[in-house]
Amino acid sequence: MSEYLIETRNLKMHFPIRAGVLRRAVGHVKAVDGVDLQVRQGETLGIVGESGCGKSTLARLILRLLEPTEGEVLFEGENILAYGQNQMHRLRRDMQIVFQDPFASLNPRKKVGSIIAEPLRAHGEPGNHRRRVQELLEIVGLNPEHYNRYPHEFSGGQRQRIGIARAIALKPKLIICDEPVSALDVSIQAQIINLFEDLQKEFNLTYIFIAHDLSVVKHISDRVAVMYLGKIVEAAECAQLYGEPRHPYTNALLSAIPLPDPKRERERQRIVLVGDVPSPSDPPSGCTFHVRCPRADAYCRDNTPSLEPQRVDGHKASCFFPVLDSQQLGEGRDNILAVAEGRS
Ligand SMILES: Nc1ncnc2c1ncn2[C@@H]1O[C@H](COP(=O)(O)OP(=O)(O)OP(=O)(O)O)[C@@H](O)[C@H]1O
Repeated sequence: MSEYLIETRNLKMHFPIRAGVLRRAVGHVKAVDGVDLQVRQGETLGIVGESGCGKSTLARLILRLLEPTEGEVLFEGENILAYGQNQMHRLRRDMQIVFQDPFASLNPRKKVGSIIAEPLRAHGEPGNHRRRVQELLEIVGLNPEHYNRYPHEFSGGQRQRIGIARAIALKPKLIICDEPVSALDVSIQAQIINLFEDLQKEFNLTYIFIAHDLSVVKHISDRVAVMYLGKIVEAAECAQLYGEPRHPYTNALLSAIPLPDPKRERERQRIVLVGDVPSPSDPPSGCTFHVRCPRADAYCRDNTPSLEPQRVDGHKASCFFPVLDSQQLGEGRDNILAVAEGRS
């Protein structure tokens, strides 16, 4: 038995870009480009990165809703890419997803009872589905009497609770939460995150929790992986990642989180990354972050520096500095970064 519930090895998804009458592949979008991650049973792994960095593609690969270009996905130690249809169908009970947009992910023409019972029907669950659905409504904090209502009769937060009830209906082992609170008001976000935490304790769930903002995953995650242009650039236990971030991109994402104390917020140094994320169809050489990195130098154009403090032949081989100070920010790079002191 593997110590991990989920593991990916060198996972890649390169979507072909087709052109011309013959629709020949003229290039590839490297949406996921060599991802290795491990998630233990009962753990929450947060995955964070800007829009387009490959988070949803990675989620779909793990659920095998997409066939990867290369690599492996292991569930309880078994490579699920080798599974046939029947094995995959059985495995689907154990792997569920909660989507970002609770407005788009629920069929507006179906009653809530029918939506939540969908997975029970699809997997031929015996017993009284109505009673089970009412129990699920109660578990997620909704009124079981609302079984016959339509999705439009619920608020955004309530609809997300319906999506969660559907996801836990088959008592899965893993739930991938793909930006489940991004579309909700901040006050509602906290309630939904609390619900995820309660359900995890009650049902020993394992989560992969995707967000574009490090503040959202901080409280729910045991570990966090930061993604940039299809790769995981840094992954660490929460305390280490938030207390001692090593990758300059993690530093930049952390500096974007507003501080509750207005005085500290005014005084702190905010790192504003200039420029857009490069196209995943033509990623930069060396470290793919170097064109936006405050610490980049010639070494980074051809190499991906380690996150451990080290030097090779007297040259920089690490982009980790314990403290990001203004002197380092002024060193050896093109004028690609703006440091806005106290500017939000
Ligand atoms: N089916 C597809 N064909 C071609 N390119 C795709 C396909 N799906 C995604 N991509 C591209 O892959 C890259 C990663 O997309 P993905 O949706 O995984 O990113 P994301 O981090 O989840 O972004 P967001 O937060 O906006 O959802 C993007 O450049 C996207 O345009």
